[in-house]
Amino acid sequence: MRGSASTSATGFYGCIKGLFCTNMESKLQLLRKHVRTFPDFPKPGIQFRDICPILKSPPALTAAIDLFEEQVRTIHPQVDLIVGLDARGFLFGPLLAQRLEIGFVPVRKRGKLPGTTVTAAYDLEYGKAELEIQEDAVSPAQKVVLIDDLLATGGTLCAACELLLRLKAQVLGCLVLIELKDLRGAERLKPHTVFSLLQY
Ligand SMILES: O=P(O)(O)OC[C@H]1O[C@H](OP(=O)(O)OP(=O)(O)O)[C@H](O)[C@@H]1O
Ligand SMILES: Nc1ncnc2[nH]cnc12
Repeated sequence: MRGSASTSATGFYGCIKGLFCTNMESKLQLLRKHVRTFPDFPKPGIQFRDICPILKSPPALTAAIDLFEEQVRTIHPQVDLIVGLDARGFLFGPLLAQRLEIGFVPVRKRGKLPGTTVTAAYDLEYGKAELEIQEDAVSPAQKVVLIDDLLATGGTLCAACELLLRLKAQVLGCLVLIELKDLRGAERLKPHTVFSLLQY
């Protein structure tokens, strides 16, 4: 209704929603522009999605943290901890935790963490490994959201969720920048929910 002084409630909220979506879309587009694909790395047949250009671009990195922040706020109003996965989950996790003003806990590859740890083994898209968390890093019933750069087969995030469940944490969901849909990692992670910013 061009020129009208009155705006209906639906029109007003529709407009706000439109602005929000446009903003979200532009952030997603910016992120997508900063992901490079390398065929046959580190093995023949793997299309490697490289997130390094996001780290090199302050606007793209800010867009990623903005979108993760929005996602966490829709998951639960009071998340206690962000849990990041070794190694690329460490690039986004501490920034997100700082933005949310909550703590960050690392899940590391085996043998890197001092003190008493809990360990879980898993298979990768290209290999095998073990993950560990410090036993006292998370208290029972604490509400946690996990973060990693990428979901492929889901083996890594499954192992991390298993560690958190062994510490009796409440896993509210998993965030990833990139989800490789064909590998069906999200199905493997059920009943845990995966929230991905970009899908390939
Ligand atoms: O869903 P999945 O099949 O488990 O694969 C995803 C995982 O693989 C990559 O990490 P990688 O183990 O290569 O280690 P890095 O982060 O140390 O490079 C990626 O950063 C995820 O953590
Ligand atoms: N295709 C892929 N690209 C980047 N990181 C990965 N981790 C596992 N699969 C990957």
